[in-house]
Amino acid sequence: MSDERDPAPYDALLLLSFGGPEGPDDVVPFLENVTRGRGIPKERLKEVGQHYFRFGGVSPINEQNRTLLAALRKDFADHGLDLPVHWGNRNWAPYLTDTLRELALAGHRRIAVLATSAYASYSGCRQYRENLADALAALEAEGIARPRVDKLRHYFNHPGFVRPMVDGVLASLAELPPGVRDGARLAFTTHSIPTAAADTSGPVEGHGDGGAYVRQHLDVARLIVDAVREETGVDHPWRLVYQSRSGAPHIPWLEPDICEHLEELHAEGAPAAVLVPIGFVSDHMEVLYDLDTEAVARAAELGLPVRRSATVGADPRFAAAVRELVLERAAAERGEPVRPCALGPLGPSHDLCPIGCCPARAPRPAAAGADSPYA
Ligand SMILES: CC1=C(CCC(=O)O)c2cc3nc(cc4[nH]c(cc5[nH]c(cc1n2)c(C)c5CCC(=O)O)c(CCC(=O)O)c4C)C(CCC(=O)O)=C3C
Ligand SMILES: [Fe+2]
Repeated sequence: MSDERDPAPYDALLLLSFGGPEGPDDVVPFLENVTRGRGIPKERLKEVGQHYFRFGGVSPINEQNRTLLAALRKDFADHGLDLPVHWGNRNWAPYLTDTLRELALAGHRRIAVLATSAYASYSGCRQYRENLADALAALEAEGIARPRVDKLRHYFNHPGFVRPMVDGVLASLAELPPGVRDGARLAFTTHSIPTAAADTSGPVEGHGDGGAYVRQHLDVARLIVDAVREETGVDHPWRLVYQSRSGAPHIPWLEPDICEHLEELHAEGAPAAVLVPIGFVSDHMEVLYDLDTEAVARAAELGLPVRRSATVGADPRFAAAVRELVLERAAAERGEPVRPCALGPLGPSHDLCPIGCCPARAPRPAAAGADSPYA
């Protein structure tokens, strides 16, 4: 049996996230970083800028990552896991390249990476791998020895990700008036992406028909519905729906949108609904604006009682899951047998994205996968 606290070969964990603005002056440069080369209409950008300005130009995502960082450090310390945890973002300070440079200059050679995205897709997986490749290339250009980076597997079906969301749904149901509680529909929501990106998400053999992205979300929704039924004895009708669509209108994206779905629920005479943002790790701007502001206002117009259930955030069970993911991958890299933990029929996701996994529209170097130019 391997040492339960041995992080070797890893000498650091990097928390890799999206980043968000922290004041009004940050909003436009942040949006420029996000959308560089991505062909998002100007109108959409103006609109999204307004979402941030409504909240004083501050996205909650950075503060949530600071809280998660603290929870990870505490969990590791409490469990005798001696592994420093650092944080870098794709789109805002602290930037990934800066964090990776600091780690490399401090002598770190092999770094495990946890992305704050639980599912397969270009935006949620390969784009982070491209960001890692860009950062490694930047270090190389500066003459700094490159560390090796390994991205930890997708954790959508890890109990440390699913269980806190089950508790969130139970809490939201309990907040609904007793008369409508048992009839409440569960609307699982995630970020819409172009159907072409969904169809090619995950390994090549699973491409088509929404790909790994849709299948993984459906698995999580079913796991939550089953756990809620076990707890309450009530079988809540449910559906996977989408939010935060951007891009040009003529390009098909995953549907229906949460607001359309609320209209359908109202038309069907549903008594209430719980919005369950399974696609998001924390309550960032998509949750605060697209759900808590826009969807909740739509539901109020319809007279449909709704609650929005909690995201995982810095739940101690999630922090413990991250520790398990690091130790599991460390043991696997040492060539020891591992029993990866996962709920549901899809089982544990791959450690290394295979060639053709979540392809980009225009191929670019991506680290930490079978097609990585970096060992
Ligand atoms: C799958 C997915 C996740 C979940 C996985 C993950 O977490 O990575 C996610 C997360 C996030 N998306 C975020 C913000 C934005 N996403 C945008 C645009 C886009 N997202 C896309 C997909 C996803 N996005 C896509 C296909 C686009 C179109 C352009 C493109 O193909 O790249 C835009 C541009 C404006 C707009 O069009 O909305 C913004 C501002 C924030 C930060 C929120 C905050 O500040 O609190 C977070 C966590
Ligand atoms: Fe992938």
